[in-house]
Amino acid sequence: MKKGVFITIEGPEGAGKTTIIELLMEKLNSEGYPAISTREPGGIEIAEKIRSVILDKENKAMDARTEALLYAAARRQHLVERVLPAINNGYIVICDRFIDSSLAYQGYARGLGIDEVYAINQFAIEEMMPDVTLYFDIDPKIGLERINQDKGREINRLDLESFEFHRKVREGYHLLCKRFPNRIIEIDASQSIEAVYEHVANEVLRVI
Ligand SMILES: Nc1ncnc2c1ncn2[C@@H]1O[C@H](COP(=O)(O)OP(=O)(O)OP(=O)(O)O)[C@@H](O)[C@H]1O
Ligand SMILES: Cc1cn([C@H]2C[C@H](O)[C@@H](COP(=O)(O)O)O2)c(=O)[nH]c1=O
Repeated sequence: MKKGVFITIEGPEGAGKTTIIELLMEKLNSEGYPAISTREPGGIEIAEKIRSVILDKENKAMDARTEALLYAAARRQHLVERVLPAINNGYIVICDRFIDSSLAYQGYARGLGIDEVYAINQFAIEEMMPDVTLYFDIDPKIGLERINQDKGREINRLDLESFEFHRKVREGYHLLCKRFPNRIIEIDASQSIEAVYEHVANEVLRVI
């Protein structure tokens, strides 16, 4: 039986997810909440290996369905190895990306179909959907500019997709917000770090 809380953070490139998760973890830890943060694809050894295959700039020939299946495989392993044990021990789990990334990127932007990608992910996650998802909304022009200016960040295969692809990712997320209004909360990620953090912290404190 589920005891903890599963919160996912979603959004396009450069929306500020990593920055805000770090601030949020400082707050949760300092206030004594049992909480961990993790990311997808990755978070554990096997999934990090899958991540490096998916995001390798040299893998230009990767087929869209192969990509979707690799994300789902990394998700499954990360869920059983990292997320579920923490949730079952009463932890708050903050996860940078989850199923909605696959729905927006592979389902909508790649054109595989949101329902089709949902179906393969259902096999991977069974019934384990997030309790709440915070979607960081940002114009891809601003998001891509931010990551290009971030000299510490390595540019990966997905970052190099066309501007049209990144525009469709955002459109895909907007469709998901309409489809799952009870689960997904939209955050205006174009605001200052302080303003985004305040909105996010309020929503998280409300849920936990
Ligand atoms: N609200 C903000 N205003 C201006 N710059 C920001 C804001 N939030 C984050 N940044 C900066 O934008 C860059 C990308 O931020 P961050 O890595 O947190 O985004 P991300 O959503 O995790 O990106 P990705 O998913 O592409 O890895 C960093 O240089 C960060 O300092
Ligand atoms: C989980 C997931 C991720 N993606 C994409 C989104 C990003 O372009 C990269 C991950 O890089 P980040 O710096 O960690 O954000 O992968 C995807 O297309 N589908 C997914 O399911």
